[in-house]
Amino acid sequence: TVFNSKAELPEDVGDKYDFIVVGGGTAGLVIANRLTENTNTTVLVIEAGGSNVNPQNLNITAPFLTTHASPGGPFDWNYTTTPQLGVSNQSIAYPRGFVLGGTSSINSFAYTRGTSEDYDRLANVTGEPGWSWDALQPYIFKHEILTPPADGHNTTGQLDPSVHGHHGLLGTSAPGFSQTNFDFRVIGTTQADGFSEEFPFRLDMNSGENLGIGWQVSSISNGSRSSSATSYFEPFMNRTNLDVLLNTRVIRIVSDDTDDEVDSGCDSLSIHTVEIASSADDTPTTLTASNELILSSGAIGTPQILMLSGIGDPSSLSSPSLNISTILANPSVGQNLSDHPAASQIWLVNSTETWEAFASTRNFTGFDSALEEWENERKGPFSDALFNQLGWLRLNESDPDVTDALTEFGDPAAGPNTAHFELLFSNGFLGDTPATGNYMTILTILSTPFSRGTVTLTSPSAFQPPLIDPSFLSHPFDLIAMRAGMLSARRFVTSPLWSDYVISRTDDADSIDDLDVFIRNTTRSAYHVVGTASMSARNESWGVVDPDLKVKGVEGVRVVDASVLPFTPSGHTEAIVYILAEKAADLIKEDWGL
Ligand SMILES: Cc1cc2nc3c(=O)[nH]c(=O)nc-3n(C[C@H](O)[C@H](O)[C@H](O)COP(=O)(O)OP(=O)(O)OC[C@H]3O[C@@H](n4cnc5c(N)ncnc54)[C@H](O)[C@@H]3O)c2cc1C
Repeated sequence: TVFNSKAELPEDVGDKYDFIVVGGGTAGLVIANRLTENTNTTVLVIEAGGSNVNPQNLNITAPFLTTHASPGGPFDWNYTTTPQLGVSNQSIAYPRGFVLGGTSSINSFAYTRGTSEDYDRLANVTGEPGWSWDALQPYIFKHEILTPPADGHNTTGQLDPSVHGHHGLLGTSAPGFSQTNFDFRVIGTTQADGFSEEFPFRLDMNSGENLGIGWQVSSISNGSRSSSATSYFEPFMNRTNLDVLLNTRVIRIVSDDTDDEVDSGCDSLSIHTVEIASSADDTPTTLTASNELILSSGAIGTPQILMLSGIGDPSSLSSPSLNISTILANPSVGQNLSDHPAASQIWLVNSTETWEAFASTRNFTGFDSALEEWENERKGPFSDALFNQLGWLRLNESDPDVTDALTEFGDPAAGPNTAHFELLFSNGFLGDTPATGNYMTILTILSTPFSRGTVTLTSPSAFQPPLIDPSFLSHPFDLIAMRAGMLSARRFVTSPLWSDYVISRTDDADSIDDLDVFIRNTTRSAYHVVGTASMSARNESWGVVDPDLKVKGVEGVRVVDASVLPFTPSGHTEAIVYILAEKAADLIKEDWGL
């Protein structure tokens, strides 16, 4: 049953469920699905946002329109960061999905798993071999179902079907709308003399190795968004043991022992109850799970709930503005935030076959006919994501700045075959379309930042946003690496394939100094925040959850979402979250004999 508000909950529901999942997002719906495969297990998912199926949903369903869905709007939590010193003191939009499916309902579809080294590092850091690439293979295959692209073309040479899942739930596909004038130039550059060494072709970046440039696989099937809501929930929503409560916020989790004193490191704290409310003025209601609470509220929501509940750094929780009693001291909660900084370079091009042909602000006929084609057949430009190709590259050690930085700070990549940065190739102006001109964008994303930030509270109310400080470009390595990535994008465009295509770069950041200023002025988030409830080894003093994802020092609560990843992967984060959640579901089932 889907309850649209707290008022719709039956009266006897207070302790009816075996498991309560806090957050019906990417990970939360995977957990809810897998646990309710056992018909004797009852699960309630509590989601702060509303349904993903509603009259406004075009922007979250038609892939091309995803940039209309966020930042801002009804499906976004509408967070902004604190002023970022490293980014010319700007506050940056920090979208998170506020809707069933969570951020998988508003994201940009890039399906990239990161490298085997990313997972092996997680296994090493946590001391749990179960998190290694090899050990996770069953979950890597279990969640995905590779589907034909929207235009049905033959994808031979664009991906390796043997590294993809074919029997899972999350539909993925190769690009479904060919960008005739653009695609061959990107791929051609990877084969061009003098370019193929620096920019090699990669047949499939989901094989555990990602270095090189190749075709994107997207979380799109049948020309539409595949989210955790469309794939893990909608087809299963009639299960009688699965309930979802929408438009309701978990405001804190509450100890089973109401007399719990300020914690002194005791490990007997037991929590099975959530307090929920539909608005700041609403009188909270409590619900209790007989088995476990699973926090899947994302890398911002999860540390916020833990801190609101008194699990965090006692000195900040007890500050006069918060006055929250600590029930478990853990200064790691909300720390170690890691995210990918991203900056675009845009070129004016000699073509009319760019996205500008379908921009709603520019060309009504183009927009309307593309929309009609998508609505009638789920085909055409609107069936596709923003990028057809992307690439993963190591920093070039012939650049003395890079060598010096690597020597001074060490290599932040998970291993020698893991990319430091990513290039995404886009057949149009990424951002607000200018009134005239045709464009292409290359987005540089730093996959291996050293900078670390925080999520902290400003208020004891769950209805006030937390303070989000990703500390972008605060570490000197990150600027040097971003600069190298931007210069790499410029070199890519010097291949002969672009000579009759590219007219000019739209910025005038020609010198290195000007480029650094440009980076600081234009860097934004790639929206891949992780780390704020990091997983660590059992005996480790830092970290929030153990390798079974149980909150350290608490009985009854696990965290299953992007917040547990101590490092950003050299990949976008949705695939790793699906993999993590599939594995977590098995850990939970095993513990409860399900
Ligand atoms: C605009 C954008 C584009 C992106 N593009 C890509 C991409 O192309 N490829 C990719 O791999 N990744 C992308 N990402 C990142 C990726 O989608 C996320 O890392 C991933 O979906 C996070 O999953 P999660 O389960 O940790 O959190 P979420 O999916 O965010 O789930 C958290 C859920 O908890 C709910 N919640 C939070 N607090 C509460 C509360 N107090 N009570 C009840 N419910 C609560 C939220 O509403 C949400 O539904 C993008 C992100 C954004 C924002």
